[in-house]
Amino acid sequence: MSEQISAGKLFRRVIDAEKPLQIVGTINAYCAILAEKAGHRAIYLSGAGVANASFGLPDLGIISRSDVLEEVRRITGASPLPLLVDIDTGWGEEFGIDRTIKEMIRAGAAAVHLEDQVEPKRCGHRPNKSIVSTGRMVDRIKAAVDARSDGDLMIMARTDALATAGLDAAVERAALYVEAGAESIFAEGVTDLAMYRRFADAVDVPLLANMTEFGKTPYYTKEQFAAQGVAMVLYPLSAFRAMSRAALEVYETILRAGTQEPVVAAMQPREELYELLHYYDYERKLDRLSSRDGVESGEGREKR
Ligand SMILES: C[C@](O)(C(=O)O)[C@H](CC(=O)O)C(=O)O
Ligand SMILES: [Mg+2]
Repeated sequence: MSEQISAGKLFRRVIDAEKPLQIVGTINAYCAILAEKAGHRAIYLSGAGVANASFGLPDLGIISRSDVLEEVRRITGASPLPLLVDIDTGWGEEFGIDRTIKEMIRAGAAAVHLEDQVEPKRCGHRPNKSIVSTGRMVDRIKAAVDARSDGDLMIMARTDALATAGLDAAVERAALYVEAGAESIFAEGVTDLAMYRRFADAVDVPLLANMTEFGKTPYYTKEQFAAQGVAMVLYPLSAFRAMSRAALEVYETILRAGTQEPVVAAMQPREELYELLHYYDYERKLDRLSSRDGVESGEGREKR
C-alpha cells in the first residue's frame, strides 16, 4: 500500500528529489492527467491560464478566488501530482488572504504563490506594474503563514520588484519575505541568467524561475538554471499556448477544407483518451452496477 502524505509534503519531497524541479502548467484536469502521463512530478495552475482559458479574459486581476478554487478542486480531484497555485495578490489583505489560504488547503493545493503587486495586478511580463511597500507584502505573507497554522501548504512569495525597483531592491525584498515566513521565492520578470544567482545567494529557501514564453526571460535550460542555484523551473502556459494554436488550426481547417481529415493525424485518438481516463473500467463498473431496470429497450447497447 502506498504511503499517504499531504500534498504539501509531497511537493517538498519532489523539490528535494529533482534539481531543478520542472513544474508545468495544467489549465484543467485533463492537462494534469497528461502531465502525469508524460512523467512530470509537479503541476501548476496559472492565474493567466484560468483567466484566459476558462473565462476568455486577460490576466489583469479580473478573476476571483472562487474561480481559481473551482479549477484547483477539479485538478486535485483528477491528479495525484502536487499542485502549485497562482493566488495573485491573495484576493484581499489580512482576512482575504486568510480565507484564500484556508480554502486552498481544503481544495488540495500543495503550494501557493502570493505576489507583491498592487491590486489589480498585471501580468509579470508586461509594463506598468506597481508594487506595494515591503511592509505591506510582509503583512500579506504573515497573514498567509498564520492562516496555514501548522499545515503543510508551502507559501511561496513572488516578487515583481525587479521591473519597478531594480535587482538590489528585489533581492532585498526576497530576503525580507523569507524572514516573514515565506518558504520559497518566485523571482518574476528576470531578464538575465546571472540574476538568479543573486536571489539564490540571498535566501536559503528554494528559488523558482518562471520560464514563460514570449516574456522578459530569455530561454534557458534546466541545467543553466540549476547552475545558478534555481530549485524550480516553471513553464506556466507552454501547453496552453500550443493547444491554442492547434485548436485554431483545426477550426480553420474544418471551414477551409470542408472536412477535418487533413488534421486528424494531429489528434489524440479516442483509444488514447479512453486509456488515460480509465474509460473501460468505468464502463465495466456501469455494466456491473446497472440492472438497466426501467430502460424500455436495449437500443444502442451493443451485445457483448
Ligand atoms: C506565471 C503567471 O503569473 C501566470 O499566471 O501563469 C504569468 C505567466 C505569463 O503571463 O506568461 C506571469 O508571469 O505573470
Ligand atoms: Mg499569474
